[in-house]
Amino acid sequence: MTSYKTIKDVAVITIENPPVNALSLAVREGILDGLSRASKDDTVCAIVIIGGGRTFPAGADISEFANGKAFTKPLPQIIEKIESTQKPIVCAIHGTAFGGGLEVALGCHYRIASTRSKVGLPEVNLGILPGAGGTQRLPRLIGVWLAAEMICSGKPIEAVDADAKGILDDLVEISSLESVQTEYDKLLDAAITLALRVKNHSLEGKRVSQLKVEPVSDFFYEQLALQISKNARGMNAPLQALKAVKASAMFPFKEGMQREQQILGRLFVSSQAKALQHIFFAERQTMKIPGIDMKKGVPIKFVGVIGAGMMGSGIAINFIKKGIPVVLIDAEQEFLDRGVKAIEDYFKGRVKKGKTTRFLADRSLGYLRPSLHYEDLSNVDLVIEAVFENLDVKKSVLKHLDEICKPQTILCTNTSTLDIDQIASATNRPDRVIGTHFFSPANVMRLMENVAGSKTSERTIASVMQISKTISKIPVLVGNCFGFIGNRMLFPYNNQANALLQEGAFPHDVDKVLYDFGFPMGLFQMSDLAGNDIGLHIRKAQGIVDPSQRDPNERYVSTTADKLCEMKRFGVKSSKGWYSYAKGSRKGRPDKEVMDLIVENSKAEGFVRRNISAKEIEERCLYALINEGFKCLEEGMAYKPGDIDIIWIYGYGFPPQKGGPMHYADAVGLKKIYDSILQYGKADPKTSAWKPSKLLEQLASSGKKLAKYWTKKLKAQSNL
Ligand SMILES: CC(C)(COP(=O)(O)OP(=O)(O)OC[C@H]1O[C@@H](n2cnc3c(N)ncnc32)[C@H](O)[C@@H]1OP(=O)(O)O)[C@@H](O)C(=O)NCCC(=O)NCCSC(=O)/C=C/CCCCCCCCCCCCC(=O)O
Repeated sequence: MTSYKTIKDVAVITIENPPVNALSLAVREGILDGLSRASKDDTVCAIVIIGGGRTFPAGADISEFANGKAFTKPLPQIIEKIESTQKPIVCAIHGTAFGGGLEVALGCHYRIASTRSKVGLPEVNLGILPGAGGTQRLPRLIGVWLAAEMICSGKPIEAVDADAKGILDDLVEISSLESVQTEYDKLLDAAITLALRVKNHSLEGKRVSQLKVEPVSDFFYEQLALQISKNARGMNAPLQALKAVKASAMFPFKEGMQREQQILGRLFVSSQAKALQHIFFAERQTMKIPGIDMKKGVPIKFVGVIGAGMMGSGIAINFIKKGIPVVLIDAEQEFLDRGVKAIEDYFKGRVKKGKTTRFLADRSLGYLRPSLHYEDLSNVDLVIEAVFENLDVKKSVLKHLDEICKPQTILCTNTSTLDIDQIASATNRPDRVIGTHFFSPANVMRLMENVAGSKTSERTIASVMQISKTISKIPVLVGNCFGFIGNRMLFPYNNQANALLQEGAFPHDVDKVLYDFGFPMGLFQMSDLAGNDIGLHIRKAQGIVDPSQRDPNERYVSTTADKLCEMKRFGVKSSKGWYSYAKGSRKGRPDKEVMDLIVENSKAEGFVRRNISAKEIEERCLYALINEGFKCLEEGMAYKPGDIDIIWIYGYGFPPQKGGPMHYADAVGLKKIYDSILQYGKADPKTSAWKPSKLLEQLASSGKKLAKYWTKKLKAQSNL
């Protein structure tokens, strides 16, 4: 896990634990071993610590947090050992020196970095803090102000910025065109040169733990705490990290370290840390699907997008930003021009905000080719239609594409609910048809539900999953069912929210509970933002708006929602919906007209309104959602519980510190959820959302946890 060599009397300890050189126990042991050899060898005058391959360590090994290995030869001790070594130690950074990686660097006496590298302390995103001395050393090196900002936000910074802040001693200029090997060679060379230059220098002032911290006023901590409470609402770790940083300014290093370790210990076992670490791995597991070999994907070098509306232009941006040429098609010149302008405006905005340069923006725009002619798609590798959400329209577009595109072209349909098999049936290549459900705005939202039809081939799936990654999305493969996973689960969740209105709640009651749970906004606010006509359109397609077409055995909860649309209360875009809005504002106020309508409808539908507790609102919305998630798993529509969690966190704002609906279900207890579902179902037998999932029933009765059960099941499958 580490290697040791000497170059010009400098010992070089190279950390070799691909892919990210995480500081596992074996690595920690390797570093100790290297230090000991170098200290004992009289010919060695200085030491360099460097990461092999593409990076300096990207942190502690997160998998060791759950299995307890992190506590053997713990990282804080290793760093103490590094810092107290009598020979100068130069740390050479390339790639991403994150978390424990940066903490190791702070323990070294000198730090140099490639200009391409990044450094950061992202631990708060995992529900913990930089607990290997990061909260005590960084303020000593760059001051409380800058350190607190970095530690509490968890955001990485570029090496150039780190140098300006005083984290680094020197930069090694590496251009974007140079290979990782050249970067490594140049960096090592520079590190050895520096080590030889300082070999006889005193280490006085070079041990960061011995530096003094300039205290800052309480006002600073108060302001930062306020900012954190707003930006990271509901998250414990950032505020706790701030406490640890404050300790650095109040106590000598040793005592500060004790405070840091105490806080770390509490965070380590917290439910938030477990949830956030679950998400870290779940996000990376979405590409691992039993039976799909991702290597079978074909490269996608040329893309077509049909429809220059908001969705189509957003989709096109993702590709041109990555240098993948796009032919953007629309039937009308006016719509095409509007789409192109939206794309240009997007890049202009980025330049203005300093997020990109004019040169790079122009380069991206150079990859866009607007066209009115489908024939221009004859040579694309993949085409995504983003036309009106209507089965017949989408089928006719795919039929046309099938005739024009080369036989290998993958045809993607961007639908949020429609049946992929039916759309694919319009073509002669159903194996090359797949759903790509982008979330709006498509250039911002990272989630993508990729929907496999019954005939979609492994190669098509692998190609689309790969290209989704290339355009920086988080792709989740899902099965072909109404609403796929995200929207399918949204229906029972939304159904309960509306049912609660019938029984006695108002939109702001439901929204407050969901906001307090941790969602960025409640369901009614979300509906107003998206447009209430979308829901109506879906209900119409389901044939349930007309009372004569409804199933008499299923409770209908959307009378008020339907009437709002009749009243042209479409939401924010019409300045009124479930709430009313001041012109140009997204902040809704409860509206008497809507509240009267809700009361009137309750009466007309035979409900005697009652006070409904926050607990009931929360349970009914969330348990209905969770129950549907279990049904998605038992039907094979979702491949892993973690996939559902990722969809709900990235697509619908489920609070990450609760780990997603399926992780949350395990945390609450499946038996409790199952029993509540039975109870709510008894009181409301006409709501199919309360029919418990078989899988949930099975796990609740056997006392098992979903996560463990599923991991075992996948393991058994892969051993078959
Ligand atoms: C940006 C990345 C680094 C790379 O991104 P990318 O190229 O896209 O690659 P990924 O797909 O993300 O990752 C590739 C694979 O690597 C796995 N991975 C990544 N990072 C880690 C990691 N840190 N640990 C384990 N595994 C990791 C990932 O899962 C992928 O695996 P696979 O291919 O899917 O199988 C990006 O990866 C990234 O951002 N990584 C995470 C960065 C991060 O969050 N770092 C911080 C980690 S936490 C940390 O460092 C904490 C340090 C302080 C705590 C110290 C603990 C001490 C405990 C004991 C204290 C006891 C005291 C006792 C007192 C006394 O005695 O003294």
